[in-house]
Parts: sequence; C-alpha cells; structure tokens
Amino acid sequence: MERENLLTEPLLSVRGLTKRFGSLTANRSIDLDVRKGSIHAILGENGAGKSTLMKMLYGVYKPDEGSVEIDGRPAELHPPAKARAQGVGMVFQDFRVVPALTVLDNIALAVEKGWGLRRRQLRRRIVDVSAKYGLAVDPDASVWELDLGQRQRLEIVKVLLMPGTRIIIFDEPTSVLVPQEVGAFLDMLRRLREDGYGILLITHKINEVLAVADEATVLRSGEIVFRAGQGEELAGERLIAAMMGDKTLKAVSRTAGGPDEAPAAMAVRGASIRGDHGELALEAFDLDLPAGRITGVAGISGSGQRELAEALFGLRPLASGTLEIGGKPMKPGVRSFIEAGVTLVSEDPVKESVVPGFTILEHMALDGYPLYPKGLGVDWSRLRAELTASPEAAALSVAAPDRRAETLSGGNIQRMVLARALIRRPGILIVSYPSRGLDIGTAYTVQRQLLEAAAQGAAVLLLSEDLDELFKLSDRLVVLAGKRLLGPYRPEEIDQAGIGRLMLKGESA
Ligand SMILES: Nc1ncnc2c1ncn2[C@@H]1O[C@H](COP(=O)(O)OP(=O)(O)OP(=O)(O)O)[C@@H](O)[C@H]1O
Repeated sequence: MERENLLTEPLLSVRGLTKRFGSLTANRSIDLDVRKGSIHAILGENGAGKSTLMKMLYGVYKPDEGSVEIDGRPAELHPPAKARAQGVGMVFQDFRVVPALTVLDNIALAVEKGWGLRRRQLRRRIVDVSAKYGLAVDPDASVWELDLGQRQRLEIVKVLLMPGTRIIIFDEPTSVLVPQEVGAFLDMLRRLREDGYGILLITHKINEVLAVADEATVLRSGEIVFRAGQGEELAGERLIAAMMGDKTLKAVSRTAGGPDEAPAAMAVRGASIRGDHGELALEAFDLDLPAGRITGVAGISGSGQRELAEALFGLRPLASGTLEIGGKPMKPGVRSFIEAGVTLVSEDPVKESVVPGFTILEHMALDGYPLYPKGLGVDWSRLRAELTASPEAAALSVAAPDRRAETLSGGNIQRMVLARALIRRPGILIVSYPSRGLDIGTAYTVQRQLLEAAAQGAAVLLLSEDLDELFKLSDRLVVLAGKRLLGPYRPEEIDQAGIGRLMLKGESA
C-alpha cells in the first residue's frame, strides 16, 4: 500500500479523553489519532501529561471521560491485558523484566500463554524478529547481564512477539541509550513504520522528532496546544515554542574557564575502585576537583561512572589509593563526606531517591543526613521556610512541599532531587546525568544552575552521556575507558570527535 494511503487510516482514535487525579486534571479532553504505518510524537514539558495519556492508551489508567476506537470500532483498553489483546503494546522506561531469567524465558513468560509455542519455535521467532528489525539480543543471555540498550531491545522484541501487536507506545526510549545507539534505534522505528505499525513516541528530543516523526502533538498542562504533521509542517522552533508557552529558551554557555590555579577541593591519588561483583571498575587513577570548576566525565555508559560517583561520595571504598577533601584524608562513609560538604545526585533518582508515602518536604530532609538536624530529628519549620524561599527550587518549579513525591512525573522527581542537592550549596557536587528526562527548558535551567554553583565556588563533577552538554559546561574533561581515567583535557584543546575516540578506544588520541 502507498504510504499516503496508510497515513490516512487511523488504527487508534481517541476523543475527549480526560483523566483526573483528585483536583488535578492530568489530561483534559484529548483527541488523538495514531495512523497505520506512521510515527506520532508526543511532546511536552515535565508534568504536561504525556505519561498519563500513554497509560490510558495502554490500559493502566481508566479514563474519567472520553472514548477510544480501534479500527473504527469502540474499544475498552483498561486493564492492560485488554489493551494488549487489542494490539496495543508499550515499551516502558523502567523495563518489566525478570533479571534472573534468560531473554528467552522472559519472552516466554510474556507471550507463551497467547501462543503455546514450544521453546524451539519461540527461539526461532526471537531470532527472526531480532534480525528483521536490527534488535540484536542473545536469547540465552541472562537479563541481569544485559546493559540498558540490550534490555530495551528485549522489551521491544517481547512487544513485537505478543500476538496481534499493531500499535506500540515508546516512553522516552532514547533516554536509556548511549548516543551511539540512538541512530540504530531510529532506524528500527522506521522499519516498524514501513511494516505498518502505528507508533507513539514520547520524547524530549526535538531532533529525534524531526528525524522520524510523521506527526507531532504537543501537550501543555494536560491539554493539546499544538499539532503538526497533518497539514502543518514539523518545525523544531514551533514545537519548542508550543511546549514552553510564554516562557523563552535562553541559551546557556559558560564563560571560558581559567587555568586550574584554583585549589583542589577534592584530590584523589592512585585510586582503584571495585564494581559490585568485586571486579576492578577503575584502575590506578588520579583526579583533582578544583573549586569553582566543572569537571566533566565522558564515557560509554557502564565504564565506571556509577562506581566513581559512589566512591567520591564515600559510598564505595577505594580498593587502593587516597582521597583528600580540603587536604584532609577521608575514610569511606557517607556521613563524613556529607559533613565535608559533598553532595551526590545519583544516576537514577526515580528508583534510588523516592520513598513512597513521603512528601517533597520530607524528601528534602532525606539526603543521607538531615539538612537541618534538631535534636534527634529535623527542624521541619526551618526546612519548609528554606524550601519555600529557595531560588533553586523556584527556578526548577519544584512542586508544593506537601505533595507526595511518588505522584510526581519522572521529570519532576529529577527536578526535586536536583533542587535538593543545590539547596545544600555543596562545596563538592557530584551530579550524574542531570538532564535525563528533563524537558528542554528545564534542562537549560539546570545547566545554568550548575554553572552558577561553580561560579560560587563549588567543585562540580558532571557525569553525562551528552557530549554537547559536557562541552557546554565543563572547564575540564576526563574520559572513562578501559578501566582507566584519561585526562584532564581542556574543551578548547580537544573536540567531540577526539573525546569520542577516547571513549571507544581507551587510548590517547
Ligand atoms: N498517580 C498520580 N497521582 C497524582 N498525580 C499524578 C499521578 N500521576 C501523574 N500525576 C500528575 O499528573 C501530571 C501529569 O504527569 P505525567 O507523568 O503524565 O507527566 P509527563 O508529561 O509524562 O512528565 P515527564 O516528562 O516529567 O515524565 C503531573 O502534574 C503529575 O504530577
């Protein structure tokens, strides 16, 4: 069939979908079509309502109002088993897999019931689907061994092997991929489109939308504010403007950093760090974190970033070597590191930092060590006053102090955790992947705040997968590769390609 014809045929049509959480209307009267053989991008700032909409389409939430049609016939999608039975699949950000089992077993668990396939047949189908869409996964690998990209490919294969899948929802799929994997992922989406699948793609990355989407819908505060693709041309600036409403995107750039004459707030010498299974993650490296400077850390994910961040926060002992803060040797133990002025933003705030049932205010106090200890407890009124008056919390639009954190959107949790770190005015700030999951406007705000923290004297260690971000913010860059820490390099002296070569080879360029 011609693509033009395919584009006119809605597989899934929703009209007037509304979802409320108490007094908050997370989605108001949403109309949306997903056509056969097309990619429909959903954009919007953090908390705009994208995940809520997708969860209604996948049957997790039951809409309060509105109707759904599949192939022109009324459909009920709640609960997810019904959505799946009608051909809707979803690839979540947090993968729904059993780590102890193999790829084959995970897929068997999900699809066997529908097909009663024997393992040999199932294995063949996995191999076929993997080859067809470029989704390399080893059926016999245990899931715990897989990196995030491989887990995502497993999820996609699983969704494709569910009987009857025709509509696939991807929730910020590229946020777990390293830059080198993104191109292959977008090619895979194009192949799915050629085969007639209807794709819904949530993303914060405008360039991905421009690269693959046929249509785009922008949500703001739970309502559709802009549509492009059908008639209206897809243009990046127009999409950003629709997302941001009356706010404007201000460019971020550092004023070229001076030489490293600043004293090292933290100095690491001859250090080795072990990974979770006792293997060496990083070998015999030196690292200085000068006060008032941002030290960027580049590297393919899984090159020791998490182990490095944890060791510099006292969470993980050094296997050898020394670590000094302000000239004073440190022993492992988070408490003494926090007292010495170190703060960590971990790489997965949603998983690692949110305690169900706790409010934002309580999370502010829960940072390993209370911000304002009072006797054995916490000085809540001081903390509340501080949070309400905090310019960092205001700039990041952190939600109200009494809001329970688990009801926040993913990006809003990231904002809360970043604000908490910045409010402490740490002398040494270790921040992992700060822009992950943030909308463009907020990502820029966070970047500006990191520059501001450095301008006020903080020694910042910035771990990021985004080379643009690293080059934009860092005064000096180090690279993790082959268990080694290379550098520092000045961003003026090396370009992105040079850093990329170091990341891949672990050898001097
Ligand atoms: N279970 C819930 N209970 C209460 N409020 C919720 C719940 N889930 C979402 N919300 C609220 O609904 C609004 C929309 O959230 P949603 O997760 O859909 O946003 P999003 O556009 O996906 O954001 P992000 O880009 O940060 O992931 C937010 O204000 C959020 O706090």
